[in-house]
Amino acid sequence: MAFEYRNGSLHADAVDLNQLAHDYGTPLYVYSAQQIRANWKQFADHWPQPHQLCYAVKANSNLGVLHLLAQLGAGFDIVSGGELARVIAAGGKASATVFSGVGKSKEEIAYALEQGIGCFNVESAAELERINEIAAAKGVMAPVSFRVNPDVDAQTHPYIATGLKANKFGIAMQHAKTVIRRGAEMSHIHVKGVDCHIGSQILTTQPFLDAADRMLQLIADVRAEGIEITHLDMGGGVGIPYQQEKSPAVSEYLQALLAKAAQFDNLTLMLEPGRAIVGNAGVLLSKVEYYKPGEEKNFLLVDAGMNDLLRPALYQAYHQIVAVNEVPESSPSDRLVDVVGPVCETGDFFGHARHLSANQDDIIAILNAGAYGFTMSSNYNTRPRAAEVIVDGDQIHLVRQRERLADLWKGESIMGAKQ
Ligand SMILES: Cc1ncc(COP(=O)(O)O)c(C=O)c1O
Ligand SMILES: N[C@@H](CCCC[NH3+])C(=O)O
Repeated sequence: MAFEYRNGSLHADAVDLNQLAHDYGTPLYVYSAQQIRANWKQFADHWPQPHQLCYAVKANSNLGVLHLLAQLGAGFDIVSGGELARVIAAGGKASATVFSGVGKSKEEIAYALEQGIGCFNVESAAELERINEIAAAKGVMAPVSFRVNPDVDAQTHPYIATGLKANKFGIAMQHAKTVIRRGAEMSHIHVKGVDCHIGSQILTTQPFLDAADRMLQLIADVRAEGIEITHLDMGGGVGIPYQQEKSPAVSEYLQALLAKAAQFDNLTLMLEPGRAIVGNAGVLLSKVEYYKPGEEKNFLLVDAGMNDLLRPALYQAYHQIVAVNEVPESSPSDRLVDVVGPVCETGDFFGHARHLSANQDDIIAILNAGAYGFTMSSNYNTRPRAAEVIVDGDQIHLVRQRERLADLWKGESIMGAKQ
């Protein structure tokens, strides 16, 4: 494991997290390069072509993380023109990138075509028309996959389920063939594949297999009409244990999906994992500002807030929280605290009723914060966003400087002032 206690304090690889917090300040995101490589290997070991594994950039888009994955041969899954620019800036290839998302703008489509995007994951008939028009104006062919909504219950938090009829994502299964046929007859569309993404933090293999069955049936039907579909992209969604839940063994899930796809000739299986690659590879370090006993509850006020890590506030997500100073097993804390931030919202919490041995100025670590942590952070309450560090063995790389206050109002002006 990348995060372990050694000599009385929590370490990331060989680096003492108390020392990191001291040197770089808090709140601080710390990622372990070794853990990211190990997570990637679990997937890549099963894959003939690593670039067909498209890491979901939204999970953690720091250039340092993207560069590490690009070096490992990863492809990328993006959801905006901005994410494509990040991939390119980090040394990734547009040709090994798939572009998902329900609301691609004209500018984003044009930019992706100019960069030579690997594939658009098209989410509606209207988007297909738009891509064809823009590709025609540029005199190029647009590679396209059709994101279909397979109507499968991923049994995850409703905010992160995406594969049900009621969700905005993908083309409804009942319309899929019509839209694919339309794509096949368009002058500037190159039909390549079909894809789906049924949700995130999924803890059993079955919903993926059910979705794969529906997608394979669709491929069989469409191929019978003479439309060549050469890839099936099953999206991301593999969950990780946040609270000692049992998560699917990655190899079991991969082998089951590969076996299904292997029933078809000339069909490449692609995936878009995000959380499973970076989730357990990151922690958020925060300093205790105050201990505040209350009538009903005791509070540990820390210097990170919901603007730094939104998941608990948004999804009531559970993150394990530990003191960086090791607590001897013989003297566990009997102090029960709510761990909360300084933001002016009751929803600004990281954990309720936790046993935590930490006092003023001590450093705590919020675990499993590598995915959808920094990428969902904001400047709410005019709080500069955290710094980010990648640790690799005993090497420390500051991969994002802490924001300065002046960065926060850059580009703003006072009404009437000369521009
Ligand atoms: C289209 C798409 N692909 C991949 C992912 C990555 O999902 P996860 O981080 O659960 O693997 C997401 C996010 O849920 C997504 O929307
Ligand atoms: N942001 C979510 C995952 C959803 C990703 C978007 N498709 C989370 O933190 O769990």
